[in-house]
Amino acid sequence: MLLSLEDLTVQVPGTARPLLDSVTLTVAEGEVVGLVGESGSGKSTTAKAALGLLPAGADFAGSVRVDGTDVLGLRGEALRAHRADTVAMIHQDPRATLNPVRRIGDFLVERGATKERAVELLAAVGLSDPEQRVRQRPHELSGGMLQRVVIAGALAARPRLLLADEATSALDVTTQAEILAQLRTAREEQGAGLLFITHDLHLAAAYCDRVYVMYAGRVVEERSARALFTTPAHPYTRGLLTCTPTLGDSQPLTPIPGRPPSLSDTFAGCPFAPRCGEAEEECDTWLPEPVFLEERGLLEAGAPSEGGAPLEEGGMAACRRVVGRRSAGRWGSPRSSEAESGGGWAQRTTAGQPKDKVSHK
Ligand SMILES: Nc1ncnc2c1ncn2[C@@H]1O[C@H](COP(=O)(O)OP(=O)(O)OP(=O)(O)O)[C@@H](O)[C@H]1O
Repeated sequence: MLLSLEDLTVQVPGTARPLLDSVTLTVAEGEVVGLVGESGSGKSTTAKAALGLLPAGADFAGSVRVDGTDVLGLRGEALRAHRADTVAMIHQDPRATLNPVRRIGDFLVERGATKERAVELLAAVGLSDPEQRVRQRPHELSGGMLQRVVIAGALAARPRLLLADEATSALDVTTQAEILAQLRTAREEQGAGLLFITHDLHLAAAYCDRVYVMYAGRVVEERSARALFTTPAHPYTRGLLTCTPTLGDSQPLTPIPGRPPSLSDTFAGCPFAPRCGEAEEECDTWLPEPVFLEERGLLEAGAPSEGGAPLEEGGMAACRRVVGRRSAGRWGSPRSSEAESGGGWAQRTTAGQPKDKVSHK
């Protein structure tokens, strides 16, 4: 597996709950994986972990592996090489990546391209007059052109893993479509994996192979993109779909009530329960496991089939089916120790096992 986060929990001092809580996520070679959720759900923190980058002073438990290497254990030259050669991150604002006084060509050469390849890369990401562009400085190019330059820079070292953090969110739809197509081409030509972070669930469903939905630092659902769109299982996923506009859809938008929790909020049960129209009494005290429908065999156990009837028609969200199974001890975990102790992370356990906490300096 190219990228593998296993049960990653990250907490910084002074917050009541972790930034990331038991996040498990994978990206295979050549795969485009979406990561969606509202602001503050932990998407960027998840992506930065793949760079071996956690907030200063953070404690963490779990692991992050890229191509089998434990990246949170890397230091010094090995960490620098990992960030330069193996993984590349593309941010929303290209001006934050580009040095305003350096020429575009220098930016690409610094990232490992020869002068000839710098020109080729700019042509490959759809920039006209690439021979002239390499001599220009960032203020001479538009935002869309600069984002193409940043993508060319990300591809310069032929990274195995691309992390795109809202990389197209600030662009007009035409430029967005072209850049997405170029990222896909890069993935195909270089066999790279792509973690694609976006607020836009419709975009993720259209563009990605697989999608993870995050809420309050946790993964709540992971599905193939098609299944997520046709049979969204978690009430939060369905809420995201009904509050995002789509072209040609005249359905009224229904916002999810309330706001996402802050890091000072703690929960005795499901973090989404206060905003969930389907919450039951036990949701206040039980934390559902993420909905991994395909992997966990719930389809065989009676959930709607891929491409089948939407779950609303089935009358029950998958997390509630899971609720029904908890009594058999197979799903979910009681949060009593955390609730009673006021949410202290140190007391948290996963499947009854104490977490090994490591400080990241
Ligand atoms: N270094 C840090 N110290 C303290 N809190 C942090 C730090 N970095 C991130 N956070 C907090 O962690 C939470 C998750 O942040 P993150 O940036 O990962 O969310 P996100 O889903 O990417 O949000 P957005 O879509 O707005 O970028 C937020 O509440 C954020 O304020």
